[in-house]
Amino acid sequence: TSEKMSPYENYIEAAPLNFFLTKVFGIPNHYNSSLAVGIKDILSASMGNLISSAQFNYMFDIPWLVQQYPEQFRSKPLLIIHGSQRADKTTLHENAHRYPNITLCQAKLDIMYGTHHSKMMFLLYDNGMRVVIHTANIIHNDWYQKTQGVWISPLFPKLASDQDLSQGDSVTQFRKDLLEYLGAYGTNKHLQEWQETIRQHDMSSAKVFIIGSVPGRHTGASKMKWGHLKLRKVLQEHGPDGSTVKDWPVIGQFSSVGSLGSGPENWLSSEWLESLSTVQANGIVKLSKPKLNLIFPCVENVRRSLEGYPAGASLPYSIKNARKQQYFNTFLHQWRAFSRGRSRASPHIKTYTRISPDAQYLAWFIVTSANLSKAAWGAYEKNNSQLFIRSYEIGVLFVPSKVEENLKLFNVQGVDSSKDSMLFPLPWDVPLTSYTQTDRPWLWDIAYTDKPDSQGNMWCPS
Ligand SMILES: O=C(O)CCC(=O)Nc1ccc(C(=O)O)c(C(=O)O)c1
Repeated sequence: TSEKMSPYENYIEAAPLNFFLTKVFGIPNHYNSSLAVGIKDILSASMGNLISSAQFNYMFDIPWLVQQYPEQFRSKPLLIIHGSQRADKTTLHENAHRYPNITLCQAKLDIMYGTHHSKMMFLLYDNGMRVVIHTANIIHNDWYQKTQGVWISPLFPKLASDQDLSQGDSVTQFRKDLLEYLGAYGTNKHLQEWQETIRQHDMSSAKVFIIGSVPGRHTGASKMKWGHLKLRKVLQEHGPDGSTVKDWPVIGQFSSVGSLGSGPENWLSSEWLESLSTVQANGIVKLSKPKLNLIFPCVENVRRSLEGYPAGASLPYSIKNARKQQYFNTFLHQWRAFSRGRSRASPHIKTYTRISPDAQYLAWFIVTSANLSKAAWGAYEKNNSQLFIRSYEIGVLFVPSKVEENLKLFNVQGVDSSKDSMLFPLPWDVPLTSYTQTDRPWLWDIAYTDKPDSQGNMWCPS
């Protein structure tokens, strides 16, 4: 019998790119009814009859997480993959202890300052499975009044037992790359069971590339597998051609900034921008490096936000890093998302794209856990022979030709007359809005006491 698609299923299939923002409380409902999901929607029974799930993340409120599952799923096996160590790990175990169905798996973090930043869900149903890759921590605040990104896979059907398991991958090698990412966690019985489950599902309908980061000093064949060099490799093979995107700017939008070096030529405008401006390696045409535009909230964006200054607790840009890299400010633009009703929903989403000068077209688009830091994207070492990454990250890359065979570009605003482009739901407004002369980037560890925030409070970090 052809299973009647529940309204939600229609909803997912109706979004050809499967790219959603999280619902925001306190904005007109119109902006939460299309292309917006809450965690309860993702875990709802209308998505499938859950058998077991896995949650990869950085921060967990376990009792809150259990409450987000429908009551009938709250005792299903749940694997939590985290990077907590020492006291944080003890706290996590104390909070998980009373749930016999919850197993904890600690991702190895042998490199200093590395974090398990990846945010991903595996949802196994009785009729298939879904993969969800997103940007929100598993805590109430991350799903309440922030702008967060969520990619929800189509329902991946189980392969028939007689089908050979080499079937079932997509034009973007989604399953192969996902298994390779999981392999980097090393030997954990529960994760290995999930790898086997993934091998048993047909993921040929996945239209996105995986862009992952795993801690390590990656050399040789592994050098292009992770971080910004994975992006470079994918764009070399499947990216736009140089003539189309000549002089198209690159845009980076993120919720935190690492230590980028004393000048743009240390990392930002050299290896990192070079990867993001990679084009199909057909022509030998040496392209000039494109303009880089960055989006990071200014103090006023945070002060006026729905949460007020406390939104800045999730924007951990430190004065220590900021004062070493004043040049960074010259790239900055404000957080504005009027088109999605989210100008006051502080961004925790991270997105990267290449956009036409008239802001009409996108050549590609990434939503990821990766902030603007070497820890996340990796930095060359030893004369560019290895890529040093500190953290686990995961994101998805949308490339027009992989979404639809002859599609060359995504279009951004209004209706595009030419048939060969598809509307992409940008999370933020174009054209970008510069900082004013008095605007400063939000720094989370200094006080703001001259103007109260939307809640009438000042910000006095200890
Ligand atoms: O790492 C750096 O270079 C600076 C410090 C930093 O960024 N820390 C951090 C930790 C957790 C999360 C998270 O929410 O998972 C985020 C985020 O996503 O903004 C950021």
